[in-house]
Amino acid sequence: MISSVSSLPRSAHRPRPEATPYVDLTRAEWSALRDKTPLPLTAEEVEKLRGLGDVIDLDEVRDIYLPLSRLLNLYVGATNGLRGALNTFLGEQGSQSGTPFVIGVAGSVAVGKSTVARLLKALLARWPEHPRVELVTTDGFLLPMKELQERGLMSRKGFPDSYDRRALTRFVADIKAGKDEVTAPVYSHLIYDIVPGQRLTVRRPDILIVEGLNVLQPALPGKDGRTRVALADYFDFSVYVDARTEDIERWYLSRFRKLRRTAFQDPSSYFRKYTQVSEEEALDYARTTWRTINRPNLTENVAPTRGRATLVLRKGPDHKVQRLSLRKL
Ligand SMILES: Nc1ncnc2c1ncn2[C@@H]1O[C@H](COP(=O)(O)OP(=O)(O)O)[C@@H](O)[C@H]1O
Ligand SMILES: CC(C)(COP(=O)(O)O)[C@@H](O)C(=O)NCCC(=O)O
Repeated sequence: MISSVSSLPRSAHRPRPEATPYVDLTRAEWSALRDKTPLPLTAEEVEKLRGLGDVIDLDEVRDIYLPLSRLLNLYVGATNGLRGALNTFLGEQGSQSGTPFVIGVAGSVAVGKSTVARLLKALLARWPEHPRVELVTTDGFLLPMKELQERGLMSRKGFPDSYDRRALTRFVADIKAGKDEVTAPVYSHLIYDIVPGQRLTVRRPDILIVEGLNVLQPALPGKDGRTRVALADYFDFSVYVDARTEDIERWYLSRFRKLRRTAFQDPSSYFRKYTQVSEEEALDYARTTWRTINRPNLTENVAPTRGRATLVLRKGPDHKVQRLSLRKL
């Protein structure tokens, strides 16, 4: 006898897949897209990338970041097309040309955001359609140390409230609005503070990359129920760099060990004191910083923004990207 269940169409038996706005790709599936990527790296460019000083493996560049630069190149073209449509619609009333394409790069302290951002800058600048690529890190918008101390925020450095978020959003809004010159304060890891009197200037780039812990945070609540604009509202594309927390801690400690042998040796380094105690004592400090500042910030503030990214890069213990989730809806 044929049961009523088995007489249902085949699709009715299948469990409904969980609704997700992402398409998930393995490393192999993503890297296969490399073959469709024009502009393979030349030997000279490989050398140039080495000159960035990053330890990144060149197979990783070819398999992961080269296809990503192609995807972004397609997005830039499509976004310009949309802008053209808007300009046709608006006519004289507010149409704009030369609007930069803005990319956000988010993730924990030490997950490798700066490395990914520097690499993307170099790879994107190779495309004749968008040679002028600027990279800005959000640390320039941290409150100066004196202010952090006065507000009791020294042990919350990197948390959303340790930044001048309004100034950061205004900075990106001004660049996007096509202002000729926009400036930002500069942060120094050496002095662990904003550098007095120093500014960074951005002049009408084709692409702006904004890298930082909190770039995907939602907008602050506005006064009187008014909606505020979030930094991410200005992004045309965003990347969240993801990894297991235990791996990120290991990378944080290993970077600290390396800095102790190099940058911390500088007499003006805020961290010079850690070159004058044993490695174990110095690492105790780094472990405490991780446990009390960077890990809670990751859990409470950074990781919850992952679902807002256009692309999530999931790294394995060796920094190699293992899985990618690309927003399709
Ligand atoms: N792809 C990679 N391969 C190997 N090491 C890497 C890679 N990306 C980052 N690292 C290392 O991991 C540490 C953290 O990277 P970094 O880009 O400084 O992180 P973040 O900007 O997120 O704080 C650094 O020591 C860096 O050299
Ligand atoms: C400067 C940072 C807050 C990162 O800032 P970002 O560029 O992501 O805005 C971070 O690297 C940092 O120094 N955190 C403080 C705790 C620590 O010393 O690790």
